[in-house]
Amino acid sequence: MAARVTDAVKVYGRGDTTVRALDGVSVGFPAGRFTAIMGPSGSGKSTLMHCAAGLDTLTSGTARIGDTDLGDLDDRRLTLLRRDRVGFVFQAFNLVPTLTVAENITLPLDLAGRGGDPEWIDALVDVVGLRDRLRHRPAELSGGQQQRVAVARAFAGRPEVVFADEPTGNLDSRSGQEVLGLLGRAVRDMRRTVVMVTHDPVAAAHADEVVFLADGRLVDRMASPTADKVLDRLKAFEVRSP
Ligand SMILES: Nc1ncnc2c1ncn2[C@@H]1O[C@H](COP(=O)(O)OP(=O)(O)OP(=O)(O)O)[C@@H](O)[C@H]1O
Repeated sequence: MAARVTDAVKVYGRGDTTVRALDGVSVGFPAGRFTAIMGPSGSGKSTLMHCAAGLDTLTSGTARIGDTDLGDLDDRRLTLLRRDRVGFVFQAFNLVPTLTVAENITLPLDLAGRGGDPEWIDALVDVVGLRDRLRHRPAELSGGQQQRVAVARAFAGRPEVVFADEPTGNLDSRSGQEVLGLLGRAVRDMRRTVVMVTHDPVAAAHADEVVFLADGRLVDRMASPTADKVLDRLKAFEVRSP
């Protein structure tokens, strides 16, 4: 497993205002696979991703990246783990406006003082189709192009797993499809691992497997998803919830 959580519980707040965002979730994200996390609003998707990725800590239970138990790490080691072993793509592209596309892609490696593998980065630039944009600044690119830069940046250091939180949330459907296609190709052609939170059944259909959350619990998994099958599964939640 590239990442996994076991008996994960996350409670926010205290006293009368506590929210049990994760209520005993155990799930693994296999290496070399594209997994989507779905579920109704407030079901705990982002919380699960953040805790699995070391962006937030569990109240109880364990979160692992590879064999490393994140609960054993102090803040400094957790920061290093996020920098060196994990990649992120967010809904807001989070590019540095003053840097060029090329500089944005290698930024995590530069911050880590690692040169990275020039051949790998070169191949990535072609995969994301930004060869003729490398000297441009983010403001000179479309939203879809900016997210493709963010995807290249996430994979630049060959992390063990890339976590994507609603990566197509700010994109029109064509740009969104392009970004999803890239994530899928990174997994299938470049043997990467992706875990993606999404609301969108069409986006989830790009994954190898979908895991469904409801009320902070894992309630179902679906291999070889299609948009229709995912939509039907989500409708079943709506019928049951009050
Ligand atoms: N920092 C926080 N403080 C208090 N409650 C929080 C916090 N973050 C999330 N929650 C609560 O935890 C629950 C799960 O939130 P989470 O964002 O993980 O759900 P989600 O499935 O990603 O939702 P959405 O699809 O709407 O983004 C929600 O009830 C939310 O209000």
